[in-house]
Amino acid sequence: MRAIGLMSGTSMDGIDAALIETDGETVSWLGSGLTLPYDAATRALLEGAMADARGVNARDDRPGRLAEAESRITTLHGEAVRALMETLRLTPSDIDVVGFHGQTVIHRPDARLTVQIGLGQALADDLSIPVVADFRAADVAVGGQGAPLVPVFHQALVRALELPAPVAVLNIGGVANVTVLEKDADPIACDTGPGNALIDDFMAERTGRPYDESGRAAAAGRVDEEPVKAVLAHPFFTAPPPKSLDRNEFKAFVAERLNLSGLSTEDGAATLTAVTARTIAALVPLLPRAPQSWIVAGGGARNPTLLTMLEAILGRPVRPAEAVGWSADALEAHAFGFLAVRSLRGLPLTFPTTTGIAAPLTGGVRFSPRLREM
Ligand SMILES: Nc1ncnc2c1ncn2[C@@H]1O[C@H](COP(=O)(O)OP(=O)(O)OP(=O)(O)O)[C@@H](O)[C@H]1O
Ligand SMILES: CC(=O)N[C@H]1[C@@H]2OC[C@@H](O2)[C@@H](O)[C@@H]1O[C@H](C)C(=O)O
Repeated sequence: MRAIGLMSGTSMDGIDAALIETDGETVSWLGSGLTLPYDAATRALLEGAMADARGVNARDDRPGRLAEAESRITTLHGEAVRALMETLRLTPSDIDVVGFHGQTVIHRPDARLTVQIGLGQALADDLSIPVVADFRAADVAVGGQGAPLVPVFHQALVRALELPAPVAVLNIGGVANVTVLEKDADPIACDTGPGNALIDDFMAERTGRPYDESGRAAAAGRVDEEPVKAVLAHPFFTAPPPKSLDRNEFKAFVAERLNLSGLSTEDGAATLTAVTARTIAALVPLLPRAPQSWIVAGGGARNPTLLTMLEAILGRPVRPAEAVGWSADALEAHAFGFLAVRSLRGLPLTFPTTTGIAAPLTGGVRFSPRLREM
């Protein structure tokens, strides 16, 4: 099938869209992708919606700015798909399915609650293409973590590579997550801790720019090791996988331990970057075997300071996704195209080793386009 995957991640920087050809088990082609950045007003609306989501108790609640944000991002996802189809000279009849992740506004699997806003039916009608959405709901409903979902996709891609096992695929988005693969065993996976979210929030506050471009501020700063150790003392980092996180889970805890207000912009960026690197590495002792190969994707792959710290702690080279023929920017979008096809075929998306459920489980909700009245 030919699918377009859509991801609007926890960094809230924009929508990634990418084309993929797959049967949901193997990947025959990773096609082009694009990013439709959110403008400042949409970002502000999403930040407001996330704040209002703290009051959500049921999946369908849309208090405050959530309803407006949901409608806005649905329209923008339609624009992203159209832009990608235009670039590739494709029409809706060339696409079998769109995988629509939506925007996570709250993730509390302990309370069996995870909400990705996005109107699947409206997007299917808008594009005249079937849409699969709500990928996390089924897993969380039976007590799973609901995240990460990409491991089964990483597994399909890594099968085609010849790298020393175990192979770890690391995604550094707002939150960081890792998939560890060895032979045909189910992938071991979890969120490891903050990815770029804390660095982004700190940089935005200090400089007005949303991230530490190429890790330059961190490269000029000094890491304060003691408070980093205090952050690592949080029980999340010694809990075995599977485990998942809400974007803002560690914001208050880390701010308290690091006393950021007393640090220069450079030292603060360096220390937060070390928190990301060390919390990723903290997974290794919790695994059956240390990964021999590391592949990194997500926006954090564009931060050389973070990658250098990671290589130093892991003692292994960390390859960017591009080095194995994938795209660091489009990988999650490709994943949701792949997962949409798996969902249509009723194949499992999550496993006991990825989200903690009792048995492999499919997921996603299908929306067929309704015929427009003439
Ligand atoms: N050139 C760069 N230099 C430094 N950091 C960068 C650069 N480009 C992107 N990033 C970081 O990557 C982030 C975006 O990453 P990405 O798009 O993978 O996240 P996401 O998909 O929104 O998050 P998640 O995977 O948690 O859902 C930015 O917010 C920024 O922190
Ligand atoms: C609840 C939620 O949206 N989680 C995201 C987030 O961003 C990264 C990490 O935390 C991961 O667990 C997940 O996204 C990826 C795409 C996943 O589910 O695999």
